[in-house]
Amino acid sequence: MATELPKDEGTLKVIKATKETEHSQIFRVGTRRSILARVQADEIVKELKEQWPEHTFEIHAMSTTGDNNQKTALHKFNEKALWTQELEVLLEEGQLDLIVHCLKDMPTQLPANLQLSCITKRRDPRDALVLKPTLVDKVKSLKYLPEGAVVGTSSLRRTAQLKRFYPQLKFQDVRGNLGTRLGKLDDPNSDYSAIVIAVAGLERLGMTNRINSYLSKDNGGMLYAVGQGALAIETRKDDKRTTDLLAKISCDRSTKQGLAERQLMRTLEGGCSVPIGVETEWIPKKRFHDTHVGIGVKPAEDYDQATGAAFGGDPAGKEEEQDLTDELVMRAIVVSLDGKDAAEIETRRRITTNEQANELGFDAAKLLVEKGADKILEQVQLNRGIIKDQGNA
Ligand SMILES: NCc1[nH]cc(CCC(=O)O)c1CC(=O)O
Repeated sequence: MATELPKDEGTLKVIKATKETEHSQIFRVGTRRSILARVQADEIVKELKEQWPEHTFEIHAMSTTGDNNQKTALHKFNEKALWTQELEVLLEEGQLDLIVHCLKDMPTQLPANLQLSCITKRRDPRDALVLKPTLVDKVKSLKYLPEGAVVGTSSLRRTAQLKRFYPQLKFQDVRGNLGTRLGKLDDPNSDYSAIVIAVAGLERLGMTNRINSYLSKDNGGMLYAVGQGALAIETRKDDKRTTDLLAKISCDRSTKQGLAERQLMRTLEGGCSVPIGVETEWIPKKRFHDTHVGIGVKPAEDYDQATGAAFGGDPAGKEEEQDLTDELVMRAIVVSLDGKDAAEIETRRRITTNEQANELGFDAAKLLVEKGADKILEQVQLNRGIIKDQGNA
């Protein structure tokens, strides 16, 4: 029997076509029920609507196993599928035409008849340090936090990387949606001095004023999660009607970065619950000599990963005119859970096709393994059943 779409009126948002024509079609967009998921779906529908004003896009928001199990440590579910499975069933059945995901939360292996059809222009992929309001005036960044201060994170990746450089800090799980996490931080009675969360989520919810520091390899030694900051759209493989539609909102550069990062993860058989960090960055070759700046030192306003605009003030929206001499740089790290061992690499090359992007990710994984990443990951797998906190992201 076909799964019912949620009937709750509050979850159904219909954006009507401005003018109905005989070519006007309806597309059903699936998303999760969290505020962030809804904002993301709105963002995609807005982009689609700009390109296809004649069509109608209905947003169907539903809760998933992941949303309903905030208390259970996420790494205990072996796959990311807990965020996506229910929606995928509806997509397979044809009750939805597309699902909007955070690329970061999308499994690297998808059901056989579904595909990742589109990655839109990525936002700032970095993690942010957010301090307890009472500490903002006293503490500038992680290194000024006192011995034993508690930092809330929701992922092994974040904890492991931070332990490496800040062994004096304590790390505690902090779960729930962004609002919940911030609430726990702000609670004067909570132990948290700071939390680390994704810049992109804060941006989408209009809360960048809470960011005290942008973390990166050069600031805090923190590489981000595969796919972080990008939205991805999943469709049925055989649904040309929808994939044709999505081609117009896809970002070529973000797609290549996303594919390269996912190939890295897939090759390392990482899944979501292992400490793999990554940074990818387009380096415009011509301007390389005078504008090669680490992304960690760029203020967020100037940051434009997709177009490379951070490197020379290129106006945004020029991604179609990709300079064929541009290189894609990938930095990646695998860290042991205690932060004591790490395998790190950096590799770069000219990329013009998606296949080459995949190859870059694959080769980066091989380089990491040569540096001992496989042994670190093996140890992480062994520890999986023992540790009792932290998973996703
Ligand atoms: N795993 C949770 C999650 N999934 C996506 C985002 C927002 C950032 C993004 O879109 O990549 C977050 C919050 C966080 O990591 O702090």
